[in-house]
Amino acid sequence: MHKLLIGVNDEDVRLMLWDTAGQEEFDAITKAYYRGAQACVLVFSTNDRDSFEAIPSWREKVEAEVGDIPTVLVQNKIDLLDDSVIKNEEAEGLAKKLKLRFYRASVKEDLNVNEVFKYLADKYLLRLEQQTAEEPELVHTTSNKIGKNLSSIRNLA
Ligand SMILES: Nc1nc2c(ncn2[C@@H]2O[C@H](COP(=O)(O)OP(=O)(O)OP(=O)(O)O)[C@@H](O)[C@H]2O)c(=O)[nH]1
Repeated sequence: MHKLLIGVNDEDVRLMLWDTAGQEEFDAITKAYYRGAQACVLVFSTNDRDSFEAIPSWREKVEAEVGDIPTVLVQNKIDLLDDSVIKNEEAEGLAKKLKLRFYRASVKEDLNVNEVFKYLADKYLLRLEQQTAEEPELVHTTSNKIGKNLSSIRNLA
């Protein structure tokens, strides 16, 4: 588990990140990891066709387990564009089909990584504000203590 602190407007948001194994054979184990997640990063690699093909099924699995949480699609290893096995239109098409914001990133070159988490934290806080506006009786419950902690972003790659 990794921790990350980012600023959204004038709030500090603490993120806890779980990186799950992508392999289907670990399904039962990874499910336990993303249970309770409040946001999700679906990652595929520029040079790995299988990781791209697996995205829709991951999306379904996460949705079945935790519902509709803030989610993004990320194409990682964009520094390896010369070895790309995924056309730009395909990646953009998938994002459109799944109705997800799409980022191209390189963890190696620290490209767009912060942007991904900032977007998710932003979206999470916005939803939280909407929820508390709609259900003000929840404001003082314990569930809101976690409000400023985006505690379960899990990275599925
Ligand atoms: N070139 C390049 N390599 C990367 C990038 N991000 C991660 N890697 C490399 O990819 C390998 C796997 O990285 P991990 O962090 O283990 O990611 P993972 O999700 O477990 O990925 P896989 O094991 O490949 O499914 C490592 O050798 C990383 O150094 C990137 O943006 N560009």
